[in-house]
Formats: sequence, structure tokens, C-alpha cells
Amino acid sequence: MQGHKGTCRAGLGEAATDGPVGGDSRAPGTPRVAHMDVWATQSLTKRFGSFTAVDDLTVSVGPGVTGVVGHNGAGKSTLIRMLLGLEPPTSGTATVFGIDAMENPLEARSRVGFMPEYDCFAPDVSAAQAIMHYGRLSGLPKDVSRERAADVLRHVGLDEARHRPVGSYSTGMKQRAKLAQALVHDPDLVLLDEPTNGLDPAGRDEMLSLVSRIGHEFGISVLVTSHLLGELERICDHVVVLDGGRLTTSASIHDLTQDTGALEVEVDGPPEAPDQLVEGLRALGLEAVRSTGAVLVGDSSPASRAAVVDLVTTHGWGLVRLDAARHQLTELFVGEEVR
Ligand SMILES: Nc1ncnc2c1ncn2[C@@H]1O[C@H](COP(=O)(O)OP(=O)(O)OP(=O)(O)O)[C@@H](O)[C@H]1O
Repeated sequence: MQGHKGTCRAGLGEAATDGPVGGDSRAPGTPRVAHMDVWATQSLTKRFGSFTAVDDLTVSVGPGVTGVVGHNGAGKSTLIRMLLGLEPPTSGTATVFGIDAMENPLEARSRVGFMPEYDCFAPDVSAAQAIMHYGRLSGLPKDVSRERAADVLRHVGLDEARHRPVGSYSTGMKQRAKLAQALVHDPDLVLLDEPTNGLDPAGRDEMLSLVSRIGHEFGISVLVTSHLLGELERICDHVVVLDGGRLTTSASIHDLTQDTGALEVEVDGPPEAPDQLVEGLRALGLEAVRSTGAVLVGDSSPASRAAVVDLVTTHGWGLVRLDAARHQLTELFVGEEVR
């Protein structure tokens, strides 16, 4: 649903399990924008004095979740600031939905939510108040803004804590409140700058699941930055890798993680089942090894698949997974810092 600044666009509520509230017939997860680049740059360059932070960057990205990965100082935040029209490029252009972010920053920002890396709330103000305030700033009427603030805080799991001062929140709760802030005006794209920063492994998992849900269930496109390639692999559709401000890779995760040619098998059976499967396959002259929680079979030919199914059936186990094994992104960037 495309709305405009100042109207109530209840997209997040619609896509949630509560069911439609605003009459939008979009199925959950349907991208709101399917016909053009969601964000793009053309020869985008940013210099600070003699230092080049973003270097002749030309990239275009469609709907879905895109990870922008690079080690500290790679230019990720600078790119985000230019996409928001907050930082003038030295040369080149940055567009969101075809809107030049420098020429029409307000129009661009009405479509975009931003979760900054730094804290953006006063510690003594409740998340409900702060986010309602951000909603008002983006042009929502007071009642609508209050309702949207409650909605987005519920979606990020802060329903019960929403009237507590943000200063009393854990790091994970603060990050989720910042994410809610980015969503309050129902944007079509959110730019999330290092949302997992400072979180413990459980907090990271929670945040990544939320980000994935925003992109894949609510149909809001996401640009998410991280210096950890591995953590973005599981939630992104597309990855852009920056190194020293330059583009090194822009590709879909699917294209990057090609089949290895092997077969990955997971069975539901007793603890010794994977070892027995390996033995059984080797007895048939097939290459097979244990890998974490699974068995890797040397080739994914129909004969190998049939042998696996036979053995699993003979032992009376369940077959949980029988897939072509794919490369992991981290394997492809061995030697780089983005892991
Ligand atoms: N206003 C500025 N003045 C001078 N140098 C800057 C400015 N903003 C960014 N830089 C420099 O530009 C480079 C890229 O910074 P940027 O914040 O975009 O990197 P990043 O990939 O987001 O890294 P991080 O994850 O550490 O934030 C860094 O070397 C940084 O010091």
C-alpha cells in the first residue's frame, strides 16, 4: 500500500497476525514495491578532506532484505546518510524509489525509516512517548501517532515495557525501541545501521528474526548493515560488500551460495543414526561424512538420494532434510575481515 506523508498507513498492523485493519488486500509478505530499484547509487563518492569514505559506488537493489557488509570504516553509515539525504555526496547520486535523496530529501524520507547506530532516545522518556513523538514529527496526527507507536512497540516485543523510561531498558530492548521508531510512519524501506551491535548471541538472534520478519512478512524492504557476514546470511536476499568505500560484491544470496555438488541429509532417529547412515552409505561405495547435525554425501545424484532414502526407511528413521548442500557465504570471503 502506498500512502503519503501525514496519512495513517497501517501496513504493519495489517501484515500482523491480528488480521487486516486498513482494507489493504496485499498478502502478508508481498513486497510493496516490485517494479523498480528500491535504492540505488550511481558513481556515488564521498570524501572527507583527502579521505575517501565512499568511492565511486554504483549499485542498485530491489525489494527484500539487503545486507550491506563491510568491516569498520568501510563506508556503510556514510552510504546510509547519503541515501537519507543527510550527507551531501562529493559526486554521484543516491536514490530511494527513484527519488534523488539530495534533491528531494523530505519526499525520500517519507518513504524511509532509519534506525541509527547511536542512541536516539532521552533516557527519562518512555518508549511510547518517544515513538509517538517521532510519529508526530513525520506528520502523523496525534491519535494516529499514539496508535502506531503502540502497534510498532507490540511488534518488536515491547508492549508491556512501553511506558517505562528507555533509560531502564537493556541494550536489546533499546535496540528494539530504535527499530520501532524506524517503523512508526509505516515506511516502504527501513535502513538499519548495525542493529545487532552490542547484543549477546540470544539478543542478536531475536533482532535478526525481527528484521527478517519486517522484510519477509510485512513486505517492507530492508537495508541492514553489519560487519559480520555470517549473521546476515540467514536473513538476507541480497548482499552488498564494501571494502574501503568500494563495492566488492553485489549479488543475491542464492547466486553467491551455489550448490557444492554434495547432498546434505538430516534424519530423525536415535543419536547414533547419523553415524550408522555414514557407515551404510560407505558400504554402498558412496562418500559420506558427518557434519554438524547432518550427514554430507559426496554427490547429489538420484542414485545417492535413493540410497539415503532406502537406508532411512530400512532403519525406520524420519527424513528431516535431503537437500543439495550449498556453500556458506563465510566460506566465500575467507581471508576478508567480514566474517
Ligand atoms: N564526518 C566525517 N568526517 C571525517 N571522516 C569521516 C566522517 N564520517 C565518516 N568518516 C570516515 O569515513 C570512513 C567510513 O565511515 P563509516 O562510518 O561510513 O563506516 P562504517 O562502515 O559505517 O563503519 P562503522 O561500522 O565503524 O560505523 C571512516 O574511516 C570514518 O572515520
